[in-house]
Amino acid sequence: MFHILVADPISDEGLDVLLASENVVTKDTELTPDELENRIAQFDALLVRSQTKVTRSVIEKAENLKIIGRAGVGVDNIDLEAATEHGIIVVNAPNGNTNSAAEHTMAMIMALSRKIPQAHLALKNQKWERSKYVGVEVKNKTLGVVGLGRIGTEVAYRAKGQRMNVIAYDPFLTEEKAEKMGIQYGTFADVLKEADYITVHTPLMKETRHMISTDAFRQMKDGVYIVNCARGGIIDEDALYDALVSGKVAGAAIDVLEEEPFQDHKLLNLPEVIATPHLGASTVEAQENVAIDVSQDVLNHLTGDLVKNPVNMPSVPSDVLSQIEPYFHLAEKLGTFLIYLTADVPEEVTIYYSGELSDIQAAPITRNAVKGLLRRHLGSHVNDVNALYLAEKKGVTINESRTSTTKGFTNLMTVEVKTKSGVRSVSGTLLNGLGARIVRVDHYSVDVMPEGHIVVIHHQDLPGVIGKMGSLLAEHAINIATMQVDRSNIGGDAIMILTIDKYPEQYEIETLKQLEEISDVTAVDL
Ligand SMILES: NC(=O)C1=CN([C@@H]2O[C@H](COP(=O)(O)OP(=O)(O)OC[C@H]3O[C@@H](n4cnc5c(N)ncnc54)[C@H](O)[C@@H]3O)[C@@H](O)[C@H]2O)C=CC1
Ligand SMILES: O=C(O)C(=O)COP(=O)(O)O
Repeated sequence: MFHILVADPISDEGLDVLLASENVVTKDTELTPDELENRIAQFDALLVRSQTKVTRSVIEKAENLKIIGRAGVGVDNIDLEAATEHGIIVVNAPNGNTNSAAEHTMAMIMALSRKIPQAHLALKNQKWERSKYVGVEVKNKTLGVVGLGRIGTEVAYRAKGQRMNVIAYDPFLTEEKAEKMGIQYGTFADVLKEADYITVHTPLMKETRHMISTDAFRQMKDGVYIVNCARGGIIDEDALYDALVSGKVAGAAIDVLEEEPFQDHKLLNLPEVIATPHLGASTVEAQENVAIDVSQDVLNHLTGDLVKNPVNMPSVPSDVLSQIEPYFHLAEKLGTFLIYLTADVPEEVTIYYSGELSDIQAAPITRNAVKGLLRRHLGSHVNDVNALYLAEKKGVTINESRTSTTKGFTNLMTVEVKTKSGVRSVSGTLLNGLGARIVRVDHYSVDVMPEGHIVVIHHQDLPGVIGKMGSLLAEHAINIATMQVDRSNIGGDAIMILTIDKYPEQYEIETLKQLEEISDVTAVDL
């Protein structure tokens, strides 16, 4: 049973998904920032829309939080870096409101062109002013779309239906794709220069903040119309205000502003500005869609399944996942095993993928290996979400390498750690029907199940060592379950790997080290 806080109004259909699996769902959509900070520690999951600000200070107090679900697209209200750092996965619901946001954009374009809100308001105030509200047609006008993602694309298709010409700019748009869509491909400058209407549909990020600036307005046609149903901040509001007052911009339709909620903003006092209070996604259909999608992902994560729409972690297609998931456990165990053997600070970690592993999408497997490595010293808060981030913060370089050589195994994964005192490595494989095995420790060949209590002993290959070791362990009532030995050469360095029934005490390890043939003993708990 998990405790889930719903901090913004989210459709009941989504909450039903959460309640069906007997979670405790607390709906409190009126929390102040301080109240949210004070209460967040008791929750496993937090569900929000755009209103609640999930700041670093909220995340720092969220001791039990495992997931933040955004019932919608934009995650600019969530401190993603802080979430990643604390191992909290962030998921969104990117598809459910596309249609509603596109329809709202078209409604804004039409309302702007025909001055519908202004005429409506006048009429409500008993003013019949037909000549004041003469509009313009959109037919044969050019719509410039900045950001041709899910919503931008839907807007482009709808605009074509209104007989508009469409020119679009998006870093991922190719000329071929534009041609296929029946729209014009342009640079950002082309869009600014050629459009009669400009609508923005990018996320709000460092690169897009104020991308519609004073300079951008200067490049536009006189009498251009501006639409923002994406995010406040993409358009520089002061620059827009000046461009409206000067007449450069004929009108603007705004669903979003930098500071929300907005009620008293200088832009709203201009008659050429029409506005809605962030309603792009506010339809019954969109809210049902996003609530169900995000709730399902929250449940997936809480119950140990992979999520569909992670924001702070790459998503893995299901066909790839079924191929790589069996290696997650092995990778984590190899990482953990190796860190026990590594006395110094790891500087560089390389994971070698061989055989059938050489051409798979290995990043999620790597994350599991790094998680295993870091957990021993950083604790259980290291997880798939923050493993790579924490490694980077600790100055550990992570590399992946691929080779088709497998030394006889169909699949082989080697985790290698470089420290100032040298290189240590461990290799593992998944044996068909038999499960995971550690098959190599440094240059020694072994066959060990990566489970339970293991003792790794480096010793000299001399007669009687194994017997002495067995007797010493027996004196401490430690039962040996399995034993593996390998050596460099006859009489040379050798390794003994024991799996035992209880984790040895430190003094028991020290007793083993007393034997002169033994150079090192490490107890490993997998
Ligand atoms: N007003 C509302 O209620 C709603 C607002 N939104 C907002 O609409 C925006 C778009 O959402 P989606 O289409 O779902 O996102 P998306 O991720 O599908 O599309 C965003 C597009 O912007 C492009 N892009 C990124 N940087 C760019 C740049 N510098 N110049 C041009 N294009 C750039 C990306 O390549 C991508 O194709 C987001 O900001 C989202 O938060 C979404 C739903 C409802
Ligand atoms: O999905 C988005 O990005 C939106 O802006 C919708 O916001 P909302 O969920 O309506 O607060």
